[in-house]
Amino acid sequence: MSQYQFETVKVTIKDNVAHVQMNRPKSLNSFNPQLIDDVRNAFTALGKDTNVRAIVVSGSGRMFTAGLDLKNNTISASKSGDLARLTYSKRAHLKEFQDAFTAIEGCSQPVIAAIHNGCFGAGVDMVTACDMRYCTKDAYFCVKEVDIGLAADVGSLQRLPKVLGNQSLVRELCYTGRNFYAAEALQHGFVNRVYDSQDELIAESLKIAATIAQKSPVAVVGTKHNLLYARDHSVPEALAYTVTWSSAMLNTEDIPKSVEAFVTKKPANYSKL
Ligand SMILES: CC/C=C\C=C\CC(=O)SCCNC(=O)CCNC(=O)[C@H](O)C(C)(C)COP(=O)(O)OP(=O)(O)OC[C@H]1O[C@@H](n2cnc3c(N)ncnc32)[C@H](O)[C@@H]1OP(=O)(O)O
Repeated sequence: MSQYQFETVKVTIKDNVAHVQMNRPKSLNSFNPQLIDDVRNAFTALGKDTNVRAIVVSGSGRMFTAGLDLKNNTISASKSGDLARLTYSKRAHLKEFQDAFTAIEGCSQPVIAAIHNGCFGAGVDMVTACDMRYCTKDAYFCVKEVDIGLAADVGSLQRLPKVLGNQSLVRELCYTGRNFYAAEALQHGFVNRVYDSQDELIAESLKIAATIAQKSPVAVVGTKHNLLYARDHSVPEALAYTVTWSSAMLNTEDIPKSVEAFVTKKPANYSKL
């Protein structure tokens, strides 16, 4: 039995690649508290699993996700207590939601989002925390929060501008809540590629993950870590950080192994981190 057992998330691992499937198809994988907890716990655990070298996340059923579970909305649910206590408990709840997606961004291995059909609200928060995005031709994205009376607060407003690099487009999407379809997402670099069907999307995403899983884990983990650092720091700061990181990681056996693989024309077999 897999060590990864969750109520609303299915995790399968094959050849060092983990596939995380959100599994609430009847409510279109909308985020209820259980799904939020399961996503956070799954990615926190997978991030520490040195047998896993790349991760694909997808949604089961007919849509990637319909966003926040509007029928089980615990964020605006009233509780008893004074204003400070109410506010404090809301803050803690919201932070747990944020942490679920930050666990994706922060997990050591690259995470690929494989999106089919709708990706609403919290789904955009989720996929902007992933390293790469691929989708089907029927996919569409919607920063829907404006339509339910809130400013997106679990990552889209912070990460979407970094992913798209186009403030004007980001603001249009966030202020209007309009659908952003696959072709436009491809044109603006929000997704890397568009596939005809969900089967093809999953197969190709797993293939990309398998390619990453065959590389040196020291190199891949270091690349993710340093790219993330560079995104949030100046070039001189990030260079200074990388020089320290690499001074340690250059001691890896993976470099001579890679050179040997090149010379002998045989694939390198890297050990786990
Ligand atoms: C608060 C801080 C943290 C995070 C905040 C995040 C904010 C957001 O995520 S905003 C986005 C919220 N989501 C939405 O506004 C989408 C609402 N859903 C729809 O508009 C439509 O359902 C649809 C996604 C466009 C799909 O439409 P359709 O194909 O016609 O299917 P339906 O019959 O409407 O839905 C099937 C089934 O799923 C249930 N469902 C759909 N969306 C949600 C949802 N977000 N939460 C809970 N349940 C949902 C829908 O009620 C149907 O259930 P039945 O039992 O069959 O009626």
